[in-house]
Amino acid sequence: MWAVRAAVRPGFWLFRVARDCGAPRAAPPLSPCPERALAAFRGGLGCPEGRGGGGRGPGADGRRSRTGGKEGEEEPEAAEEEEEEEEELLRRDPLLPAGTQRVCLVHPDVKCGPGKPPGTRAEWQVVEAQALVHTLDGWSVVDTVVVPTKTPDRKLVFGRGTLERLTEKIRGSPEITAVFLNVERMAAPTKKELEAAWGVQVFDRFTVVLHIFRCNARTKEARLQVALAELPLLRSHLKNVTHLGGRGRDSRHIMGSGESFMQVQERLLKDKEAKIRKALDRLRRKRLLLGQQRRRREFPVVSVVGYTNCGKTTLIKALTGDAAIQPRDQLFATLDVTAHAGWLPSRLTVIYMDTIGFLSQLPHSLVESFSATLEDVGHSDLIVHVRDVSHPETELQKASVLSALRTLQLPRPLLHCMVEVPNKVDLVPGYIPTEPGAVAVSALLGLGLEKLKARLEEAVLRATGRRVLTLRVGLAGPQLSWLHQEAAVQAVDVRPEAGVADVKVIISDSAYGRFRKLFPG
Ligand SMILES: Nc1nc2c(ncn2[C@@H]2O[C@H](COP(=O)(O)OP(=O)(O)OP(=O)(O)O)[C@@H](O)[C@H]2O)c(=O)[nH]1
Ligand SMILES: [Mg+2]
Repeated sequence: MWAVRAAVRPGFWLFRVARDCGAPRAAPPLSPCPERALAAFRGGLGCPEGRGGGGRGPGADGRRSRTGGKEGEEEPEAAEEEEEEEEELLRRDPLLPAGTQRVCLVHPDVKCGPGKPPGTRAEWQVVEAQALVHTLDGWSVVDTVVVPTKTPDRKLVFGRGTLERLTEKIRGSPEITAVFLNVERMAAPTKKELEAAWGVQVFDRFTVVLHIFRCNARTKEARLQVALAELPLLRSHLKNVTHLGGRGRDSRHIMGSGESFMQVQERLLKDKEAKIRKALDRLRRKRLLLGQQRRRREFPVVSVVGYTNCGKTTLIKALTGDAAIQPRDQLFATLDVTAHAGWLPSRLTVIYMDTIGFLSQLPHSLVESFSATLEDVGHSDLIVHVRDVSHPETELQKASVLSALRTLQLPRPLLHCMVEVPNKVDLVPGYIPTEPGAVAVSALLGLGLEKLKARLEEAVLRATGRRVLTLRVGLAGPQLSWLHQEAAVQAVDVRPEAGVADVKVIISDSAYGRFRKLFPG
């Protein structure tokens, strides 16, 4: 377990979004059918592979399209072809060597100038880099070297003298099997020269982060997004290929095509990019359709966002009692959106979306390729911002997340009504939140959860135009069971002598309109 976690640089972020198909947990009495709340996700879009269909087909009540299939559903043959094409796009060479690696972490510490990361300190950047390495199976950091530098982006990153000292150190340490150079991207010639000098493989953040993403992306959409983010890496490798089977990069007439090797490779990459974008677009349309179905069902959706490792998954587990949720002490533990049903104090069912972002020198292409999934956050009714207040750079993390959220152009009320949840207060004795409306919790120990649920209920009711009403219904009629189906029944006060009951419900404006229409008077 890390003593501290990721350092942040404002302006860099990434959200993860995945849909889980897990069954709902035991509901409290009088709960308004949580099965229906999750039905929208089950068998539907973006279910992680192996857990319910890998993203094919709409929700249970999808409308029929003109072709006779359900809305958003393709013909079986076309669907099969698409599936094959998507799998083909996902077939790739490994990014990092398999098996145990003992890594020397080399951190260029930029003291000043444009390359200096704002706000954060070298020690936290090193801690984050170590955390990244430890996230990889079988990898460990055996040595860490912090090297002051002015311009980490020049060809060999370091000055001649520093490079010589590093070479001596790495060459003289046989236990070192790889070097993690903590720069965002390393040009291919730099990698080649450093590897030649040091005699071991050298990796940058982009490659390591991409590898972690590859391992953790479970839905087809997330996997394709990672594949899209990898394209710049493939392009930069391409630029440095000068020979293939003895042909120079500019040799003409490969296979009689009149194209050079470079041109053929570039065309293939372009085709690949177009196919990935098309497949992503297909999946996105399905996801949006599912979102519409979800909204038709009128279960409030609460998006839980925050810096990586702040405890989002742990909090959702605590709020829903979902035993299947497995929080992990890792960066990028989840890259997919998962949906989980929970209940607020009034027994109102809500869907919690485990959707979060990461930051800190993330390559732009990674950020960009994942931004589509953030649409889900924009369609939620409430955003909960979880914070790890035990982290030394918690304020910087908060600023980073807020700045990322602002760039999403979310509806103003959604941003304005965001609920802040300072988490891990068990590690900060005497912590008192400073932000108005914030509710401090320890998701791990279950502290502050009842207060948080009450706060969420109040915010959800306000955000979704629901109200608490007491309605008088006849005991002989269908009103009471209708209310159980369509609203959150809180209390039923039966008056047998009058043959009526006073029913306290939380009901949406539209459901109340339907109730009045169905049962006038
Ligand atoms: N002490 C303490 N640890 C916590 C608390 N909440 C979460 N953790 C720990 O923090 C680590 C990360 O928790 P997660 O819930 O996986 O965090 P996350 O934000 O979902 O992380 P990513 O999905 O990787 O972004 C785990 O080891 C949790 O046990 C808390 O309230 N107190
Ligand atoms: Mg998580």
